[in-house]
Amino acid sequence: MNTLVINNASKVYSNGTKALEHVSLKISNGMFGLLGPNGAGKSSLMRTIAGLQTLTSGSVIFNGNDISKDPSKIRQHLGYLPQEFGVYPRMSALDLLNHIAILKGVLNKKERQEQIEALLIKTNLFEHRKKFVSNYSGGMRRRFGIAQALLGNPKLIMVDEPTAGLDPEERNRFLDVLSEVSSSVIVLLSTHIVEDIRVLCSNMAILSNGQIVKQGNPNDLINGLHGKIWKTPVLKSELNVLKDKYNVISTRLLAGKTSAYVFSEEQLTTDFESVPTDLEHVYFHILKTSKTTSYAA
Ligand SMILES: Nc1ncnc2c1ncn2[C@@H]1O[C@H](COP(=O)(O)OP(=O)(O)OP(=O)(O)O)[C@@H](O)[C@H]1O
Repeated sequence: MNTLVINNASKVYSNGTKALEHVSLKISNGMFGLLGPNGAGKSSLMRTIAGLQTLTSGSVIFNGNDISKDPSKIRQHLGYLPQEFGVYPRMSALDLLNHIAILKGVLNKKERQEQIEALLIKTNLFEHRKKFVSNYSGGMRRRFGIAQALLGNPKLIMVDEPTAGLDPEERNRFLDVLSEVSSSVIVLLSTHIVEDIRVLCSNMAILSNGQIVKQGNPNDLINGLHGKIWKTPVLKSELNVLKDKYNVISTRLLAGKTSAYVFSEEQLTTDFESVPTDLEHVYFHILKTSKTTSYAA
């Protein structure tokens, strides 16, 4: 069993931005979802775990080694798929994977070829292996990204916003690959797409303004709000009045009509209908509560 322990981690950038504040997490094998809005600090946490930047205070311990002091202790075990690679070289997928595998220390040629072939098949890129990665579509690039992340049999895999911009079929294919590898390693998935966490993760944390505002099993978090989410149709012009009177956590547009979702422990009037809770309700409720708390503080 692998363990990643983040102790009281804080990161302040040189311009004074507090990207992480006293973040503590304990993660073991399986898929762990890190959910939060843009700017919450997800990439900052990922880059720190990958050893690409240091913490201002706190520590990151992987399998007993303090990687905030010695990042080399994580590199050999890490598969990282960042949000954007930047430049995609004019090199075939096969050649590029071969090159990356050598950099990751897979020096035995036969072993390297076997790993690369298995990963090209797993990510459905085998028939495109001789094409330049620079000519791949967005979905193919994401799949190539996961193939390179899995080279060298990492024990910790981190993927940052992996499904952004993918069409539904590509997204499913990508999520399938991730869930398949996650039983024997830690997969840390950072996203602002609630649905990705719901379908994949047995544990999750919500990050907002650099702080962990909730963590737990997604189903437990959903059950915690059971019977407390109410829906009512609303005209856009009436939304502010509704917000003044009720704890509106979100609105959704369906077939051109807006519905407001309200958190209430009490039974509401007949204008409201009790609805089954989903993870998105949990997410919006937590974000709203954490904002209200930090404004009040
Ligand atoms: N190198 C940097 N220097 C200064 N501020 C930074 C730097 N990188 C990130 N930030 C700031 O730190 C905060 C957290 O950013 P981060 O990229 O970690 O968030 P995120 O949750 O990954 O968001 P996104 O989904 O938009 O990437 C933001 O306010 C961001 O502007």
